[in-house]
Amino acid sequence: MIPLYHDLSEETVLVVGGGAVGRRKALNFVEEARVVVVSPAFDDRLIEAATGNDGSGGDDAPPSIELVRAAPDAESVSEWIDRVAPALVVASTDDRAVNAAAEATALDSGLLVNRTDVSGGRDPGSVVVPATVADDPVRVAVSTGGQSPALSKALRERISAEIEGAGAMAELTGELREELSTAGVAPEIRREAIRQVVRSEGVWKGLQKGRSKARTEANNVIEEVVDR
Ligand SMILES: C[C@@]1(CC(=O)O)C2=NC(=C\c3[nH]c(c(CCC(=O)O)c3CC(=O)O)Cc3[nH]c(c(CC(=O)O)c3CCC(=O)O)/C=C3\N/C(=C\2)[C@@H](CCC(=O)O)[C@]3(C)CC(=O)O)/[C@H]1CCC(=O)O
Ligand SMILES: NC(=O)c1ccc[n+]([C@@H]2O[C@H](COP(=O)([O-])OP(=O)(O)OC[C@H]3O[C@@H](n4cnc5c(N)ncnc54)[C@H](O)[C@@H]3O)[C@@H](O)[C@H]2O)c1
Repeated sequence: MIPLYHDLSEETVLVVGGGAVGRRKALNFVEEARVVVVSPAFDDRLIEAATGNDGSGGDDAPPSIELVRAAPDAESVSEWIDRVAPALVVASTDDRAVNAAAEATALDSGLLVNRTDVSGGRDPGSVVVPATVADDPVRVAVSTGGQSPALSKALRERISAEIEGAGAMAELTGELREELSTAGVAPEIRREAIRQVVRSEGVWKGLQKGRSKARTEANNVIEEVVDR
């Protein structure tokens, strides 16, 4: 399986099944997308997360979680998919037949689907949700190819410490490459300079002390490469 990153802003995610797993998926996707959860019963923490967030806040409202109390069977789950018009369907009920029907309908309609009750080989469009750790705009995704989700989670926790400060480093070097490009520095020198900056202990340490300290350190690294 090859990881791909998907922009779900402005999109809707339909979660069928509002138990512990449906709650985890809903809270993950609501960071970016509007989420609709269809289920006869809901996990308490999902109800908490959806409260005061009814999705009717107008165009500027942040993404929201909407809970819809219903128990579609394998035949009628397609009606929900048609009605909600999602980009991604999460099949997270404890009823295998309903999950399978949600998957089949989604794939027939050209939508993405995440089956939470199976691992292993999949049809294209049937996606796995990885464990992710973020220091925005940096995001690391971990999958074990479905073999060991618990290991994905444990690795995520380890990587979390490893990428501390990476978001600020991404922003700083994003600016630097723009500046070097505008200043007309030749592409191969520019690339070498940026490669050195992201590997510089001094810049990483500088980022902990603040933006201007990091910039000074980065400028020293860049000067050395440009003057070489
Ligand atoms: C990473 C994470 C993302 C997320 O879900 O958000 C995720 N599972 C997480 C946790 C977790 N899941 C399970 C446990 C209990 C321990 C264990 O059984 O290992 C724990 C750990 C815990 O809860 O502590 C049980 C489990 N999971 C799946 C099945 C079905 C099966 O294997 O057939 C069963 C057995 C159910 C049963 O037996 O009843 C299936 C999938 N779970 C996946 C992702 C996909 C593969 C990812 C990969 O390739 O590694 C895949 C294939 C589909 C999918 O859901 O996309 C999230 C970490 C969140 C975090 O980062 O904190
Ligand atoms: N992917 C993962 O990480 C992971 C982890 C644990 C379990 N699982 C699997 O995911 C599934 C869900 O696990 P869970 O712990 O959330 O179970 P759960 O029993 O807590 O939740 C299942 C939810 O589905 C709802 N539901 C039942 N029938 C429905 C229907 N016809 N339509 C809509 N909703 C319906 C229930 O009301 C309940 O809210 C199980 O099949 C389990 O094997 C996956």
